[in-house]
Amino acid sequence: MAARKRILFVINPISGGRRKNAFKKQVLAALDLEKFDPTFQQTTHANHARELALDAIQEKYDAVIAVGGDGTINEIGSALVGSNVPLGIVPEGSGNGLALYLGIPMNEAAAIRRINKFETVDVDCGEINKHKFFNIAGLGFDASVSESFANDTIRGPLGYLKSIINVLSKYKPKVYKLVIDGQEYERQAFMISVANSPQYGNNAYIAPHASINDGILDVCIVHKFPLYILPMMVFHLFNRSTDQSDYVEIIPGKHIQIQTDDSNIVHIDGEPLELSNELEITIQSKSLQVIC
Ligand SMILES: Nc1ncnc2c1ncn2[C@@H]1O[C@H](COP(=O)(O)OP(=O)(O)OP(=O)(O)O)[C@@H](O)[C@H]1O
Repeated sequence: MAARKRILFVINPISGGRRKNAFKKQVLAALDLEKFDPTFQQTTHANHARELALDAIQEKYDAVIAVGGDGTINEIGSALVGSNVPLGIVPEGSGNGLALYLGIPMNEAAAIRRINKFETVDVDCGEINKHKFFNIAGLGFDASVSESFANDTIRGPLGYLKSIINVLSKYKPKVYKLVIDGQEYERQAFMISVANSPQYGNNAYIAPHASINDGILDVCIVHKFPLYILPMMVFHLFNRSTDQSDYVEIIPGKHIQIQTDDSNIVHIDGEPLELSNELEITIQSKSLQVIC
């Protein structure tokens, strides 16, 4: 009989605002224990999931499963890129953008059962000033929302809604200079999202035609727009039709430079980070294996 595959479940206890006390029991019921030997670790601090995934590579685990949202996936995926150890996902986040795109079930037991097939897909990895991202990185309005969300105690979709309303009331668009594959642009923008996958999470599609394994990033520039247009913008986001809005410009590229007047709060897969006013963004094609 072949040896069982050793898989590490990394559980983020705060993601999605959901308790995960019964998670281990659920895995023992849904995972094929003849094929897999599960181990469980709970994160105790930000970036802990990355440390655990790096250890798992050394300890020759066969897969590391992110039990959390896009931030947890980012930490684990950043460690696993180029390692041949696949990432699995049990979606337990607030937005779950990557899992929704990959068609991973939102139901916990169904997502665990999906791991039994152990089928993988190779996905691209974006890099912004050397920080890896798998879903979407952005600056402007969405980065300010992620900063507000990270500082709030409410998680889940309601937490995002509260942050959007907070930020919207005081937000001012900025001027950005961009170079996308050698072509220069200057734009006054409400926000700029650099999308590897089409959606932020919660089925809000900023880049409806983005593909996670085409070696290309979609630079979505949302221009300054009058407030009365907001309901239309929201409609486009959830109708997968932002590319049809007069206020959205989507430019594909592989090498992107973005410059602003002052330092930037950016979000990387939904987590805020302060970076310099000069951003350099590249893509490593098909560099992470994801179980889906
Ligand atoms: N024990 C912990 N205490 C506090 N923060 C933690 C802990 N473990 C992980 N984190 C941090 O929690 C943050 C949020 O996690 P994650 O993104 O997975 O959930 P989410 O924000 O609710 O979901 P989504 O990204 O899908 O919207 C991550 O940035 C991670 O670093």
